[in-house]
Amino acid sequence: MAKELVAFRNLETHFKTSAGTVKAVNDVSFSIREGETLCVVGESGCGKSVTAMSLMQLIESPPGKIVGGEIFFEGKDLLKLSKKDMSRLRGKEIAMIFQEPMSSLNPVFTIGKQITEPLLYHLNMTQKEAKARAIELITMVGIPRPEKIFHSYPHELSGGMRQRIMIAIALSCDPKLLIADEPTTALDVTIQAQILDLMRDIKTKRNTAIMMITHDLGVVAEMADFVVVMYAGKVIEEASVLELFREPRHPYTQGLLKAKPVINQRKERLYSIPGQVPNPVDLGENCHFHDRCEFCMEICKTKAPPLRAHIDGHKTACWLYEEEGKAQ
Ligand SMILES: Nc1ncnc2c1ncn2[C@@H]1O[C@H](COP(=O)(O)OP(=O)(O)OP(=O)(O)O)[C@@H](O)[C@H]1O
Repeated sequence: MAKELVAFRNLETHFKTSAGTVKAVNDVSFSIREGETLCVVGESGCGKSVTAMSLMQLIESPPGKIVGGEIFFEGKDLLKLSKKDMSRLRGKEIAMIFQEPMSSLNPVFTIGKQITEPLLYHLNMTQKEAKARAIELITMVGIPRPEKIFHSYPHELSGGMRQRIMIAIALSCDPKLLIADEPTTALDVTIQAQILDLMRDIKTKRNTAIMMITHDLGVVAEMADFVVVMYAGKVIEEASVLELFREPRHPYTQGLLKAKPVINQRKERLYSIPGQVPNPVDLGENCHFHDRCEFCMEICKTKAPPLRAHIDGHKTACWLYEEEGKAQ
């Protein structure tokens, strides 16, 4: 089995708001291995992006703060690094691409300037070396006429091309981990498929680990080796992709899978999980899914279930699989 690259251990990231404390990430632990694609999946607001931003240490503070836990990268606790060491790591060892490439690209600089910047900063290349490498990177992400693109501005490119450029920038220093936060959500379906193909290709050729944030189970099925399901700031299930689709155990995961359309199966109405994600302010110490769960028991209303492996490598946080729950 590949070596562990990233480990979140009991991470807690909170936001202080006028309405109260939002425990956006509430005691989250999971690992990412070298060369693995791990998908973090869950409905909007469940804490996927805040987990990734905590790893990058880009949480806006105030109102946000990492109040507990550790985040290890190659055995080093990132939360103990100085600002300077962290900024050396960011963009070099760990890179990130976002949903909307236009908001990450600077409209006033050429594509060339933006691709060469990390090469000059992190790898101390000369301008000439950086340009040659940038042309290579633009070609690698499948854009024709790289010389012309090098001198273009972001607004001159299509959405799909801009996302390819973001991937080129993210890969410029050959990072060990690429974080992709909903990288295809803003793109149309054909372009989405091309970007996913490109990411799969990168993973195979460079052995880059990918932490992919998505709410789309189609993307999970296509991309993931391993899946972490989050709900209201907690990990409620984690398993290999095959295991998760074969035997989803948490009622929330089962609901997510039921909500996915399947080719060749006509349904009158697509299933949606009844109810809503709870108000994130001042959540209690119970199972946050209890009031949407058809199997809810008394214990679920008062006590949070532990996240535990009942089958090898497949963890679930649900009282249905615990002795205390079975007794009810
Ligand atoms: N700056 C902030 N101030 C207050 N609350 C915040 C802030 N940023 C995030 N949150 C809260 O943290 C929780 C988790 O948000 P997060 O963006 O991680 O969710 P997500 O699962 O990535 O959802 P999405 O798919 O919509 O991006 C949400 O309840 C959100 O409102």
